[in-house]
Amino acid sequence: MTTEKPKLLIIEDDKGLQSQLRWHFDQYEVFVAGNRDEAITAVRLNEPAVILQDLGLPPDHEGVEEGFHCIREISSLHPDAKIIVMTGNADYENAVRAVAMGAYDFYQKPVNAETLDLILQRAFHIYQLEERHRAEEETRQGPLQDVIAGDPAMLKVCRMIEKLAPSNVTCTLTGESGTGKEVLTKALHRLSPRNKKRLVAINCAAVPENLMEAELFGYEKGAFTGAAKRTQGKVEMAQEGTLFLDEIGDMPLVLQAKLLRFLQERVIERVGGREEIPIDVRVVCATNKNLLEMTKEGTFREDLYYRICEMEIHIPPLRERHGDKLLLARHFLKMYNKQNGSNISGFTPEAVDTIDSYAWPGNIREMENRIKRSLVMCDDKLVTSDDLGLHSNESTFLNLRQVRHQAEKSAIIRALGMTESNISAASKLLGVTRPTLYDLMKKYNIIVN
Ligand SMILES: Nc1ncnc2c1ncn2[C@@H]1O[C@H](COP(=O)(O)OP(=O)(O)OP(=O)(O)O)[C@@H](O)[C@H]1O
Repeated sequence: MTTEKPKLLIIEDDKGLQSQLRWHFDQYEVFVAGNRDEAITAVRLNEPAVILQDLGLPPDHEGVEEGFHCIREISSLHPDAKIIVMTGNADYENAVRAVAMGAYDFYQKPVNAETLDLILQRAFHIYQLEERHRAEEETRQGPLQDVIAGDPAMLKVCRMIEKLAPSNVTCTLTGESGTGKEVLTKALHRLSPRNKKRLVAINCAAVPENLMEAELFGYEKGAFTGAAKRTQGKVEMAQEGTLFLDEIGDMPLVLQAKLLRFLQERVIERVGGREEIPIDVRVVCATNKNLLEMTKEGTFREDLYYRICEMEIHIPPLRERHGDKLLLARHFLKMYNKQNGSNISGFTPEAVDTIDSYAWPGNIREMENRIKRSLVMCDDKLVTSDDLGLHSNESTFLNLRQVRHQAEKSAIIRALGMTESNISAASKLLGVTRPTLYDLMKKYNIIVN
């Protein structure tokens, strides 16, 4: 096993000091540069964790400008590196300037080996901690990388998806149109052991009722006029993978019975066929309808409801995801900048206000479309409300009672999100009693699992 030594770059033009330092720091893999150009090349090639840099670099031995220039370049090239600046004895002012510019620490000459050792050890330690944190962040985001979320309630949804992924539990994602049900289903499939097989989706609202059975279960040759050859249905195509039944609330009642049979017995029969085909799929459903209401109205089978909602995950609408609006806006801005080759740097303060207060009835789909369009409309470096097709007055609430209700409801949802729906903890956070919180939850129709 090889143990790599941590990398240290020394930027120092004094040859004597160079070799002294190189010799002293033999526990590190040391690179040496005598000027800015050599330093930049060494940073590019070796990505050192820690850099020990003299501020007086040639050709400006006596000054500090070349040294500052070097710090700026390294900071943008390798922002994670810890730069320790070496300055002259009484040059406290420039040392502080260097730190303000992005250096991690400073050290005043003449060199005292013990002190310098300690400063370097600490810098390497911090670098390693940060590196570990970055690696953890990357793996934590892993397959949920396409799902942008910062809001506590949404983070909870993401954690649930991660927990459910390895199991075979049938899940139903509920939420308004455009909240990300499909995106989360894809993440669930990607995280599951079935990810080598297909995720097959069927939109139950888009298939005409008379074709639904054939679409789901397939058909044999000659089963009906036009059935020229045996054809697999979506269920069979998803064999060993995941079957995504989108808009399940729109499934006709007759088909609901057939779907229930399949979910209970895990076999299908193609239309016009007699053979029972065993099926192994994980089923995920999505709907923007209230299925429980529908069972009461008799438009959705109660037995099917309980079968598909072994786990129900509610995706909150964008207007309730505090903090996510700007996070998503910036994400789409970056994404479409890249796609269009444009370089719009952000939003005007007034556009930020509008994004934050607008109710986003079309949720994330609407946000994506508006940002995409704004990049085409934008004449400047910053996107305005006009570019987004929104006017500030559209987004402001008009009466005080409404503002108060909205704020109160948001605070409660936020507190519940932050406390994982623990009523005692949430009421403490909000500074109200438990019964008051229950009353408010009832008033605003906030339900927790
Ligand atoms: N958390 C998210 N991060 C990034 N993009 C998202 C997120 N949620 C949704 N989107 C994007 O928003 C759009 C709508 O998402 P999606 O189709 O998953 O919504 P939906 O709830 O399934 O909508 P519908 O009910 O209308 O089918 C997609 O383009 C998707 O990529």
